Amino acid sequence: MSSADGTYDVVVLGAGSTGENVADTVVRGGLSAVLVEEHLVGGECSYYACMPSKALIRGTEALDEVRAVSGAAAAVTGELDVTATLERRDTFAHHWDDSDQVAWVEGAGIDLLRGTARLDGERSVVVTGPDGGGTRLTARHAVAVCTGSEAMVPPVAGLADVRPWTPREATGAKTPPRSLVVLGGGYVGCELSFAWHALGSRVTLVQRMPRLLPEAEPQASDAVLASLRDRGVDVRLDVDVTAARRDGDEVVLTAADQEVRGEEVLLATGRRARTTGIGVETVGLEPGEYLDVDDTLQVRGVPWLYGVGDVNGRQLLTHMGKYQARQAGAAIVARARGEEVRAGDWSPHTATADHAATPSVVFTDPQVASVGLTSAQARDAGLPHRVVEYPIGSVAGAELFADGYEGTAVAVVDPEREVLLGVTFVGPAVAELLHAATVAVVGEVPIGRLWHAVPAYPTVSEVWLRLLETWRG
Ligand SMILES: Cc1cc2nc3c(=O)[nH]c(=O)nc-3n(C[C@H](O)[C@H](O)[C@H](O)COP(=O)(O)OP(=O)(O)OC[C@H]3O[C@@H](n4cnc5c(N)ncnc54)[C@H](O)[C@@H]3O)c2cc1C
Ligand SMILES: NC(=O)c1ccc[n+]([C@@H]2O[C@H](COP(=O)([O-])OP(=O)(O)OC[C@H]3O[C@@H](n4cnc5c(N)ncnc54)[C@H](O)[C@@H]3O)[C@@H](O)[C@H]2O)c1
Repeated sequence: MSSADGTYDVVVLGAGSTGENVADTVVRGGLSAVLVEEHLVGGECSYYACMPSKALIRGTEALDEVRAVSGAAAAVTGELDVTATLERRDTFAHHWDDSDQVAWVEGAGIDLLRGTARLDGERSVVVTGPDGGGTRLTARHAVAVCTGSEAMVPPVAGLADVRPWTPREATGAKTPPRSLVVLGGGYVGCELSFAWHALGSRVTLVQRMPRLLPEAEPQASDAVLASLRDRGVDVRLDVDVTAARRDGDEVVLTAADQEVRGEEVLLATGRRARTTGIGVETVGLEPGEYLDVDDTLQVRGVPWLYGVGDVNGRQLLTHMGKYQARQAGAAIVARARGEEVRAGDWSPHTATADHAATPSVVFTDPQVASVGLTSAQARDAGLPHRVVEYPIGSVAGAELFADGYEGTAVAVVDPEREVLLGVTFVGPAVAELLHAATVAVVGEVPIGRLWHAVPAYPTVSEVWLRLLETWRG
């Protein structure tokens, strides 16, 4: 559905997983759309984040699973093949070639324009192409900004000058560094410390907070800390790095009472919105800030503008960006047709799950799989809640899965409404337990009805029954 004069129903800035899904949803709704991309179609997740990082981790996970089953463990007679693991990672990153994604975009009836886009006043976008030429695009109905986020460089003296790795370099490295200092103990810090340690690097993880994964249930932080330390990662908590410098072929980080050295240093200290240089000031917004949006992902005060995915800072996760894209796309189509947009919770046009039902998995071993509110979040929100905990390793399915299985399930229950506010599973391979919890939280399934959701024997899911029994007392 090409446009000779650059006018489309919807103009989408950024062809990451979010932008692709906004464009796809509006085209399915009968509108025309153009995607503008300055780098690789598919965005961060495909080439520099989710897929390559999980490919780095998966081999270690698979070996750990076999080594934990007496009898099968005897078949593991070698070590992880680092070269083959890195080659497998390369295939998951499509060798940083986006031709498959481009073919998908074309097949979906979406126009693609290569270049750097910036807003230029109301419903207007200027694109500077690879040859330096400019194209003006005009949107009849909506402009969706889906430009994502980038690694934040913390304000540590000298850090920007030591050529630190961002997650891009850390997921794409061609060989393991001899030693790696990981700054930050959140999702990226924990996963990539786990990955590169297993691939042969000496890893030091420096976390400013007193615990890893500070937003998670404490049981998760404790289990991931214990596992990383048992494996040989040097984890340092509560350390405030004040300066960085290069010393020969090493980077040196300095804190009040210690020094940490490594061949490379990885910044895993969070993200910032990619809203600088994209012309947001031409429509009255502040560059560098996350876009402030309502639940239909419409930018507050600018009704034709949408901010979807990482760029709004609501939930920096691929699946949540794609969910927001579907909801925003539906809202754009409805508004274009003059139909009513329902702004209430759980409507076809709102991203309600962002607030209290977001699922996520930290892919370390143990994995941390959680959805909804943690006990601390329920407390801070002033919600009535009771915490129910059960050791997953006591369930027959878990005993069969791995000898000496260690794990914990934590459920946060609203005792007045008798529904789940949140659930966290910590343990090997718990990621696949998560979706049942997501359905229970989103559906606000009453505890009384959950007793009828009978887990098959002997599966790890029997932990659900044990949680209900513990709740009943
Ligand atoms: C190491 C790492 C691992 C992760 N692992 C997971 C995981 O396992 N699961 C998960 O759910 N999430 C994971 N995430 C988060 C996930 O990568 C992001 O939430 C997701 O990529 C956001 O998608 P997006 O489309 O909003 O932004 P992006 O993927 O960043 O896409 C934005 C696109 O916009 C383009 N762009 C930017 N500015 C312009 C411009 N001016 N003009 C034209 N194009 C522009 C960019 O080139 C890019 O292609 C991980 C993140 C990191 C850093
Ligand atoms: N498996 C997944 O789904 C996955 C994996 C990776 C990233 N992500 C997404 O990407 C986002 C960004 O990940 P992230 O790990 O960069 O951010 P994060 O917010 O998860 O963690 C950053 C950590 O860095 C620490 N920190 C901040 N400044 C520091 C400093 N100066 N020195 C030492 N520590 C410091 C913080 O205490 C925090 O724990 C995540 O919030 C998540 O949404 C998801």
